[in-house]
Amino acid sequence: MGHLRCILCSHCCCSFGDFDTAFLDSIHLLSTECGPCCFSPECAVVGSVVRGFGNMQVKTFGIRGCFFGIANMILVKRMRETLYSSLLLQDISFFDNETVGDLTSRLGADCQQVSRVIGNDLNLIMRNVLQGGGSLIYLLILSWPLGLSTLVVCSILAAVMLRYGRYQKKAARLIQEVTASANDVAQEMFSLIRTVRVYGTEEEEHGRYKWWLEKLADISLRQSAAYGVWNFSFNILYHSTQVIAVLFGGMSILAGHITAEKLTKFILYSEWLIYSTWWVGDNISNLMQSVGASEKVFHLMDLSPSSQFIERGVKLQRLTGCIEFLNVSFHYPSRPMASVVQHVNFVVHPGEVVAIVGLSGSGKSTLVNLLLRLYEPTNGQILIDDIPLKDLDIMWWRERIGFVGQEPKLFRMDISSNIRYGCTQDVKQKDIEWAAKQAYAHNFISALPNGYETLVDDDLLSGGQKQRIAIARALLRDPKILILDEATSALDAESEHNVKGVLRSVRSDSATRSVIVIAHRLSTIQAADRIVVMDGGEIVEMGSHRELLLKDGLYARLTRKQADAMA
Ligand SMILES: Nc1ncnc2c1ncn2[C@@H]1O[C@H](COP(=O)(O)OP(=O)(O)OP(=O)(O)O)[C@@H](O)[C@H]1O
Repeated sequence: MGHLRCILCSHCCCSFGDFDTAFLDSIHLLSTECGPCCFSPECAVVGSVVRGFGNMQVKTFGIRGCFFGIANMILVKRMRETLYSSLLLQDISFFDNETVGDLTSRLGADCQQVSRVIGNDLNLIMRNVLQGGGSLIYLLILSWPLGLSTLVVCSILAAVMLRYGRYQKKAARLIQEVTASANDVAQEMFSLIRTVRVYGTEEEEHGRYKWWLEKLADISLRQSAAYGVWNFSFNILYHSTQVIAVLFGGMSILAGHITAEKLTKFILYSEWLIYSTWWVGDNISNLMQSVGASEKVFHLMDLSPSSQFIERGVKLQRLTGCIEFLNVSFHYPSRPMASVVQHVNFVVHPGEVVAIVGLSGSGKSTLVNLLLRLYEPTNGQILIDDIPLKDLDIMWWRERIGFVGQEPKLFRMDISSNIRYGCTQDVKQKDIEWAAKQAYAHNFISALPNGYETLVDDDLLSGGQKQRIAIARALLRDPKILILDEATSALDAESEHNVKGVLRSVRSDSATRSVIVIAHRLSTIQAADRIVVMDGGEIVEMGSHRELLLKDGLYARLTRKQADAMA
């Protein structure tokens, strides 16, 4: 049987005994020639330093894999958590400029991508830098002119690689953006599938999604072409180095400057160096892709929370519920040129019911948004019991408000949890049922197979039923201020009449509740203490139903038109 013999240093490797050939191969270039059994310290030491690190990676693969797996898991979890809480605490205006698809891709794929950088690319870069560095030192020891010429080749390779890496970073960012846009289209289509089906726009929707996919394919195609150029440059450089090395090395052997053994070693180590440079380049380009994709993630994670959550405001000992809009003007941050509310002045006295009416887009909901401090007025201020709203503790203030919005969207939780949502008091099931009864929701909830335990999903409940649950949620808090923005629009006339009766009442007899109602159905607000009529962001009329009819202005006109429409 032949002995394993290193063709580099001519030493026999039988003395390694049971060592596996992968390890031997890492140190010696093997042939199966017979010869004396001895150990070459030079090959062993240099080979171990240069290649041993790579093989050590193989040897420790299980542990390393496990370690990086755990590190990845912790990192992804931590990143998602940080990003989620950072997003959760942003101003509402932030969400006006972002799309749901974009934010969900940041939380999903992008966080995963960032962890890949730490878990994989950095590890490989470190390994190849060590391997390449070892090779370079040995090459310079062998022959510094040959070592330096290999270094020149590697520098050219590094320059190409840097340019390629930068391109990859840009491409990755573009891919993330286009993918997020494609996700947005898909998300929109799924949520509006009924509209798509009814209007028969399946083909258009398909086209819309395909357009983004084609854009994505175009970027990926260019990315692949860039990869081809990068690979081609590497191969050209690598092979020409070998040819030049053999050419000049051969001439040097003939001239007696170096030995054949030295040249063989040189070719072998320069191959390692170039390959290490290539691997570093390849990993850096992956790293750049990840960096490109993760830039926005880090940017979002770095955003400071809304100042509302940082500044500690005043908590009033007693809240009477007096609200005063003082010369309030406002434009949305996303549309600074379009003034939505202008010089609004009105007071809601404690216990008063004030209705806000007006044409669509006249700024009614915007006034409510300002009162909820979802946005800050651009001019003027809102006073609560004579204290500027912006000076109040935001959590304290919101705890005292019951709000039912235009879209009765519920959370994917059971009905009890939906009613209890956001209630800081200690509530029992009987309190939840009390609130549901007040909102005329108890009967339909009890008729469901799982009653209050029924999981809410979008198709399960009608618009009116969802609205009643939202009203029950607002009532359970027993709020000092109740804001109803088209809150009963989906209810039938009888339910609306019944619900309206309970909205004004409070559980403790001594207390009063201020109510702000926005409604298009003017018949529902006739009993309000005061009606504020808005047009183009301004208050044009104010008074009771009777006073406004006598004035014969916009309100009287709207009332007549609605009565005509009913007739
Ligand atoms: N988040 C937003 N960003 C930019 N503009 C907005 C935003 N929300 C509303 N607007 C604009 O502000 C104006 C007033 O809107 P608002 O919702 O206050 O009207 P509204 O009187 O409540 O209408 P509706 O009766 O139809 O609910 C509209 O022109 C609308 O386009």
